[in-house]
Amino acid sequence: MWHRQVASFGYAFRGIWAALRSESHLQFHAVATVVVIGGGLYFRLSLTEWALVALAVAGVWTAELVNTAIETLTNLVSPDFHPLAGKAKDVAAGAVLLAGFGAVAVGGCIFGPKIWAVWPR
Ligand SMILES: Nc1ncnc2c1ncn2[C@@H]1O[C@H](COP(=O)(O)OP(=O)(O)OP(=O)(O)O)[C@@H](O)[C@H]1O
Repeated sequence: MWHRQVASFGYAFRGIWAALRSESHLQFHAVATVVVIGGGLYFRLSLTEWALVALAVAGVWTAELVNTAIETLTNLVSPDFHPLAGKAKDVAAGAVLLAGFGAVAVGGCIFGPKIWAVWPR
């Protein structure tokens, strides 16, 4: 029982690692995540602000991983051009875009005023 649970975690981390190695978008998100965490520590975010930032970051990573899974599966099932394959990829990319907009909104609301306050004028 526990052995299977641990193995499932292993598969999940292997999937994240495989996507991270092949997808430049995810590598960008990894760098952005480090920058956001650094900014959060610098500006001493409150617990609620950390919670919102964590949700936004997790949302983008989740959307990007699902997008990668759908792209991979689509390439396997439909390597040739097919309108449905294109639709599947476009919809998955739309999910990433929406998650990105949400993250930018959260980041702007939380970090915007803090950066503005220390901006040299
Ligand atoms: N097999 C296909 N059939 C029809 N349209 C496709 C097909 N493959 C890709 N497309 C179209 O080309 C677009 C880009 O596809 P691609 O696989 O290059 O994704 P991508 O978003 O550029 O992925 P990444 O940059 O992460 O590799 C898709 O969103 C879709 O509109």
